Amino acid sequence: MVDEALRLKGIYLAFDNGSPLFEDFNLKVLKGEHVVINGPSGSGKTTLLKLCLGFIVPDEGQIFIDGIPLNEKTVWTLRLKIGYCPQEPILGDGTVEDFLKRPFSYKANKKNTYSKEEVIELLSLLGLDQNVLKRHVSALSGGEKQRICIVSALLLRRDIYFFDEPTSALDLESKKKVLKLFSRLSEKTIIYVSHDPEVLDSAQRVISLP
Ligand SMILES: Nc1ncnc2c1ncn2[C@@H]1O[C@H](COP(=O)(O)OP(=O)(O)OP(=O)(O)O)[C@@H](O)[C@H]1O
Repeated sequence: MVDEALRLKGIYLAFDNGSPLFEDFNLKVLKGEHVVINGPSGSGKTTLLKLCLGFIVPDEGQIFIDGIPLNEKTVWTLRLKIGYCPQEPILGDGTVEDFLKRPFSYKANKKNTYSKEEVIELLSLLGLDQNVLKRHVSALSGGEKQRICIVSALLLRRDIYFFDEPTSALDLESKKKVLKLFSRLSEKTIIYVSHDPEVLDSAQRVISLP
């Protein structure tokens, strides 16, 4: 069994308009590790997550998820191991419950079952009342959207989670709730971007991009 959830090996990436963002970049994350990616604005934190998701292909180097090389043949299967919340989640149309149920209608998720009890428990752990389920997604605040996106990702029971600034729109109390929930997910590998000193303080490991 591979104990590595993620490995980036000799990554080189330069966008057309600039100097290389990554040059011989290497990273290994073990299964069950919770890692925070930190670094100045423009240092490539979001790009790093997008590389790991296969949204951006490096110019050189290889990425392994669960020991399997990420490439055009494996990307769809590997994405089923991954949950992702972007910095500003787009929740589509309809109510929050429509949004949370939607992935369960996809063939790729046919092994998963929507559980309202689990939804209510997760909402409560993140400080959201279950009445939020009836609200239209367009009426949610940025911080509510972030937490709903986290609930949606966790419902799909993936092995590896990438969260891009999951607490950036949250007040202190909600932020603490998110961090407490992450700390309970000790079997999951969690990689998240944050600038927040409090998040960095509570991190198991911080990767700082220059
Ligand atoms: N698709 C792209 N094409 C060209 N340049 C890009 C692309 N995506 C990102 N960049 C550039 O790469 C650099 C890193 O962007 P990225 O969003 O990864 O930074 P970041 O560290 O997440 O920043 P922030 O903290 O401000 O969110 C930036 O200069 C950005 O303009």
